[in-house]
Amino acid sequence: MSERSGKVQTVLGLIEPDQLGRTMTHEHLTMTFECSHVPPAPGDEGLAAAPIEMKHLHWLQQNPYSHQENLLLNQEIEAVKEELLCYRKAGGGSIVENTTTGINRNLPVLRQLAKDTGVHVIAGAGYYVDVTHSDETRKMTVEKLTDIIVSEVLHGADGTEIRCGVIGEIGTSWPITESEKKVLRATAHAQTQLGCPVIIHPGRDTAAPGEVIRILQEAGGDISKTVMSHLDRTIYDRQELLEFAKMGSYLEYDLFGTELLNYPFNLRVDMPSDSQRVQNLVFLVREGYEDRILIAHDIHTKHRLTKYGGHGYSHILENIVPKMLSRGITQNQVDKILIENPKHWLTFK
Ligand SMILES: CC(=O)NCCS(=O)(=O)O
Repeated sequence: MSERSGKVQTVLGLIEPDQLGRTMTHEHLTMTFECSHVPPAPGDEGLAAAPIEMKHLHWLQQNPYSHQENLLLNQEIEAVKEELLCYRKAGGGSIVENTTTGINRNLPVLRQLAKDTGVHVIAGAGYYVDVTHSDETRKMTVEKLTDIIVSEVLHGADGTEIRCGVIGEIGTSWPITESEKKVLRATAHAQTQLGCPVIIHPGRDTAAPGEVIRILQEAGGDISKTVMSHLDRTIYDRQELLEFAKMGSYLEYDLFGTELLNYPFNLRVDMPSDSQRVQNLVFLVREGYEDRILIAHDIHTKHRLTKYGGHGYSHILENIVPKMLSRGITQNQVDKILIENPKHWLTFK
């Protein structure tokens, strides 16, 4: 038994699981996303370089990754602080901040935001997708990667004493690269040592989530304490979703608020609307998975902040919960999805 057993580890220290309250299990408060820049379509170069303005908002919402400045969420700390205060007023208690090495994790900023707003913030250990791995990371053995991840949880990360409370989001591409496979094995080994929660960013292919789970399983990972993120844009066929659900991970719909006609990272994907996301939740609840569902917005660009006309961190609490209730999900089931499931996932064994 470690001092973490039965507790949740936030950037301000250990707390009792019951202190979490309503929890968004996949958000970013400060990060950069330049690794995913998409060149603008011919003729759109001017829009892509223009300052963010009301008259360009629709273009920005449809082309969020083609506007360099939009990818710099780390420039919006004051706006994020205001949003977190609104999140608390709307009934929010906690946020899992999944920024890992490669997309500019900033633990001192997370700690300050937690202090200034009273929102519990749980930070992420480990590495984002292969394109962000440094040469040094690529050369590391699984043992070395395991030691680093364990240390980020036990002692603190990025030269600070601020400790991470989850491993992830661990980034994977499709196909999964050799460097990413090493990080996945290290994640499973670190989870075995720590009894901690894990969260995965799968590659953009229907087969990706299952393949990640198999790699984690083979390395001894605890799948019942692992979240598969971004199912919105990854598994759309209901039968395939049920097949994946049987593998036993948490099932996360975390792109609430994103309504995008052409998903530039995989043009075969029809990004669901929020109404369709709720339909998927209803389906999973009816199939008996209410104990495995988690939801969030995964805010990772400026345009999704209310400052820029976006939906902000309170969208689920203010707009999606009433929609869930109107579609037959009970209040008890909503509370499971927003309070009980995050609590069980985030509590160290
Ligand atoms: C920060 C992050 O990885 N967000 C996911 C974006 S994606 O389009 O769903 O891959």
